[in-house]
Amino acid sequence: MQDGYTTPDGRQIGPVLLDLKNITLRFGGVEAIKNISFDIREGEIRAIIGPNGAGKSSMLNVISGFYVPQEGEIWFKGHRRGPMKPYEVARLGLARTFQNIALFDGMSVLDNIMTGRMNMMKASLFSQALWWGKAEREETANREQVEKIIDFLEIQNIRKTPVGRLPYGLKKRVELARALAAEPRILLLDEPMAGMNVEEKEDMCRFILDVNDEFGTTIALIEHDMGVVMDLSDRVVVMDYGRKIGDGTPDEVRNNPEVISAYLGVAHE
Ligand SMILES: Nc1ncnc2c1ncn2[C@@H]1O[C@H](COP(=O)(O)OP(=O)(O)OP(=O)(O)O)[C@@H](O)[C@H]1O
Repeated sequence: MQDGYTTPDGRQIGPVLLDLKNITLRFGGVEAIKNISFDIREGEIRAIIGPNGAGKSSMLNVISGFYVPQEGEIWFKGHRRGPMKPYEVARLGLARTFQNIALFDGMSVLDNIMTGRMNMMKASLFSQALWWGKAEREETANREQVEKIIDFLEIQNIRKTPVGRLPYGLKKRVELARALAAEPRILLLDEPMAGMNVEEKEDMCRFILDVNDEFGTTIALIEHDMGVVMDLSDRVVVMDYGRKIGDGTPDEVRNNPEVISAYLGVAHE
């Protein structure tokens, strides 16, 4: 396990990429996360589950650097991570999607996806303004990467459509495309299937697996649909009232008595 492991379907999981140690996060008197530790390995699909208010979104926000915990340490690739500015988050290779879609409705699919590459642009504003060579080369590389993602997620036919006109499932796919445009090492998905019908969920599942397989992207996701979680994930963290009550493979978690009584048994049997 030290350097990785092989999944039942034969994928090779690598060493620890992100290590969360004894994380505690408070909002005033509310302890949203209580002394939780777990890790995410290179190439893994890692789920965080639990009842409403368990602290899952708070945990995703800690991972993404949006919240800084009062206690605990976060290690990324063996280096301790301090508080980060948004551009540092992107440079570190973290990108996310949101529970409520956060796209620009009036802009086309293509332009929305391009916004995902903004933090990747290195040419200074001055050279961009004058359209010197570096900025031009960057723009071409950005377009190429975005076109690759559009092909990959099978959204060529809607590339010019304003996002506001798309059905829900496709909006979610565009949000995924925008996150991928940043070429993340870790992709954070906050309830990627919420509000989807069965067919849309199947499509999203397939794309998540393909992203992991094709780009080697490590994925951490929050999801309420247990079928999806158990099908997709390599390992699952279970939270309840800010505590970690389970951590393991889908089978281990499914058979954990504390998890059954706090979550699975009540809400999902
Ligand atoms: N910004 C905030 N300010 C104050 N309290 C917060 C804040 N964000 C979360 N909380 C509290 O922290 C606890 C955990 O909330 P969180 O949203 O992380 O849970 P969750 O598991 O993601 O829930 P859900 O499944 O409903 O999205 C809750 O008691 C919530 O009220």
